[in-house]
This record gives sequence, structure tokens and C-alpha cells, in this order.
Amino acid sequence: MAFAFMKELLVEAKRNHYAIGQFNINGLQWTKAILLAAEEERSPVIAAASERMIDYLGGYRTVVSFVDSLVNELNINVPVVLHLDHGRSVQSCFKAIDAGFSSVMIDGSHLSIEENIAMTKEVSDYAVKFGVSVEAEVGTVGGTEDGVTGGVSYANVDECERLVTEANIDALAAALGSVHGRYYGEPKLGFKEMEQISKVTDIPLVLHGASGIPSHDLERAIQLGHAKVNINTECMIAWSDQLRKQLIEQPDAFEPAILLTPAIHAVQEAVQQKLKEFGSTHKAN
Ligand SMILES: O=C(O)C[C@@H](O)[C@H](O)C(=O)COP(=O)(O)O
Ligand SMILES: [Zn+2]
Repeated sequence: MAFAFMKELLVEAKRNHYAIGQFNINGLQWTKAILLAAEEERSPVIAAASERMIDYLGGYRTVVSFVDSLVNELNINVPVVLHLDHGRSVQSCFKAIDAGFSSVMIDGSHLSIEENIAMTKEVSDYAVKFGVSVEAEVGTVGGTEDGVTGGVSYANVDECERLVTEANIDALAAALGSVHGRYYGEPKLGFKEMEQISKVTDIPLVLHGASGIPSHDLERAIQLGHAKVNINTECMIAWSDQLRKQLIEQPDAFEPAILLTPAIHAVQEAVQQKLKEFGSTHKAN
């Protein structure tokens, strides 16, 4: 098994002003769509399992096995990172690392900065022994997470600096106005704060809640230091719209492969479109 190291990919992306896409895994066929899209675009890719989805997906080791098998069976030659998204505890990150994930996010953004740093440091001290990359978060991305809906709270510059220097992380998710799920109205990203945080921390930034952000804002965020951009909602909308269409157009169909294949193709198309937007196409060579 050889999942790629996220840190190296992000540093290279930041230096050359493009971003690596993180796409969330919602099943085996979904993973196939992500991998085929990346291979088609010759782009590095981050396949991510959110901790909230781990049981649904069959557990950490199951995720590692099926992503690894698909990479081999489909002859995927572009770099593929397997990432734990929104890890909720130190123990979950350890489990992901032990199972073979090559990158983890420890999300202590709801805690005090002291608690967030302590928790993140525990994860990075362990991760470094295995060459696993670590992402951490400051501030609050708006929207719904684990059934809890909350508003946006901007990342504080000093807290970002402290988390980076004291917890030795590889990528920083600094919440600056983005929202998980659908946007109702125009996204208002804090570009001034983004520039400041990028300068002060000097590490690759991660944009959560990137579905629905217009291309020109995404482009600006990438130019200001975002080297990882997370997409889940746009793929889920592409999938569910296509599935609804199939159910209406083929009322007598009942075979999963017949009903689901067009929906999975829609996910692949959505991922390819995003990789183009992020500028990572042909960056795997
Ligand atoms: O849905 C999840 O569990 C993962 C997302 O939170 C992911 O990290 C993300 O930021 C995707 O954003 P979205 O596509 O704009 O909802
Ligand atoms: Zn997120």
C-alpha cells in the first residue's frame, strides 16, 4: 500500500499557486469515481473519510482496504492521499493512522485554543513517527456538522500562529466565512484575514465548505495560500439529482447498477470539473 504524503503535495501546490482537491468518500463506487476522475485529469487527489462516516463505511481498516484495492485494480498512477476528515478525538486519529491512513485532521476547533493545541500536539507527535500529515482547525466553519447547525466564527490570527508553532501541524484550516453544505446567499470570505493568516503562519491553508463558492473567490483563496480545498456537497448534489432523474425515467428498474451508475458518473464529472478549477490538472506528472 502506498498512499501519498499530503504535506509534500500541499507544499508543492502552494508554491505553484494551485490546490489539491479533497473529495469525501460516500461508498465504494463513489471512491471509484474520485480515483478515475483524478487519473483522467492526471491530478493528485485527496480521498477523505469523515469520522462521522467511518461506521457507515465499515470501519477504518475497511476504508483503507477498499481504497487501496481500487487504486491497484484501476491502475491509478496519480498520487492518492487517504485522509481522515474532521477527526473528533485523539483516539480516532490514532486508529486511522494505525489502519494506514496517510493523513489526519484533528478538529479541536470547538475547544479553547489551549485544549485545541494540546489535543493537536498529541496527534502530531504520534503521526510524525509514521510520516502521516496532520491538519488542524481554528474558528468555526458555518453550516451543519454531525447534525448541529452553527454560525460562522472567524479564525483568530494569534490563535492560528500558536496552533501552527506549538502543535507542529502540516496544514491549517482557518475558518474565514465558508459554510458546510449549501449556501443560502453569497459566500462572504474574509480575504484580508486570509492574507494575514497565510503570511503569519506560512503553511498551506485548507478551505472547508468550498462547495458553492464561485470560481473567482476560489481562485483568490488559492492565490492567498489555500493549497487544499474540500468538496463534498457539490458531489452529493450531482449524485442525488441524477439518481432522482433515473428513478423517474426508469420507474420499472430495480437493479442498483442500472439506477446508480449514471449517478456515479455524475460524481466523476463533478470531481473532474473541480480539479480543473483548482488548477491541479496535469500536476501529477
Ligand atoms: O461532510 C463532511 O463530513 C465533510 C465536509 O465537512 C468537508 O470537510 C468539507 O469541508 C466539504 O464542504 P462542502 O462540500 O462545502 O459541504
Ligand atoms: Zn469540513
